[in-house]
Amino acid sequence: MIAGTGRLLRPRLALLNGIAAMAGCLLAPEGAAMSLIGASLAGVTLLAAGGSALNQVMERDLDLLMERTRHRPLPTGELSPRAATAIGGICIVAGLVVLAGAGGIFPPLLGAGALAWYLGIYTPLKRRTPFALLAGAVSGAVPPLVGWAVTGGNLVDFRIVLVAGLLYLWQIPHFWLLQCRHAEDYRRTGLPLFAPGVTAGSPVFRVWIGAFAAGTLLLPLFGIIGGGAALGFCAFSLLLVLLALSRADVALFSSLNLFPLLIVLALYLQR
Ligand code: HEM
Ligand SMILES: CC(C)=CCC/C(C)=C/CC/C(C)=C/COP(=O)(O)OP(=O)(O)O
Repeated sequence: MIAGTGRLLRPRLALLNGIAAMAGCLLAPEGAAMSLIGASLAGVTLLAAGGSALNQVMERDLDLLMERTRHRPLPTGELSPRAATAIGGICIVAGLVVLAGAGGIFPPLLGAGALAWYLGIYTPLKRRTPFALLAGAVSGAVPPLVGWAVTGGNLVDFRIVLVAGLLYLWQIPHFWLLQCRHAEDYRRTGLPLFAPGVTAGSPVFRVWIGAFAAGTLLLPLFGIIGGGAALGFCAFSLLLVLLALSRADVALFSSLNLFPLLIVLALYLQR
């Protein structure tokens, strides 16, 4: 039951969404109390975990078809759809309460909207159109907005728009690399895939990584990330481009996954 619940909630994916929310908190110009940072981390992690659980309830038929997902607790029968829905619901309610306690009504509204988009738009669209990915990335770009909203920040501030925009850009190659790794799996499901033939060596992939790497340089350029961290970001951008050019897909996927963590570290160290 415990192991099944772990696979249902996808803690690594949920936690990285929580870390992305921390970035939004740490971006606040007047700084943020550790209690707000912790609440953003916990609240969004709980929401993302709950979203993963409900997504797996909705996709249990597809998960049964893929080697990557057939060991999840619903295809294996470890958890019933009712139990998984209850676990997901509890996580979501807990996440909303944590965010409301820290930042009032707006952060949980943002988080609930992102979840509604993920479960109500992205998940059903996955079966119908290859462009679902472009829709899904909207929900994945919201976590920093939630952290920013917890500090009372105005969402039209260019700093948070840049960070959320970079997270949007980041998700496409993040998924393309997974799509390459699990190509046979996805073919078996018959899901319409966004640019299915794209590999790390494809021109469009390299252009996308180049655009993302160039976009990350705007963080030091606009003084959002300064000092030694700025140099670190420039090195990270160069690393992504070099890994893409050398077709080091596994290293590129792991490096890409560091992006939200690097932003949080850079912002935390310059507090
Ligand atoms: C359109 C948006 C996204 C799509 C389609 C997507 C897709 C995926 C898929 C299919 C996996 C493999 C999961 C598994 O096999 O259990 C995955 C893993 C992961 N994703 Fe994403 N993801 C998206 C957005 C995000 C966001 C916004 C974050 C965090 C900020 C994130 C962080 C991760 C992490 C940390 C993993 C786990 C990698 C591992 O366990 O090795 N993803 N993603
Ligand atoms: C503020 C907040 C909570 C925002 C929502 C963050 C969130 C849940 C992002 C989801 C990212 C995503 C599309 C994951 C893959 O789902 P998938 O169904 O493609 O993955 P799968 O094939 O492994 O099931």
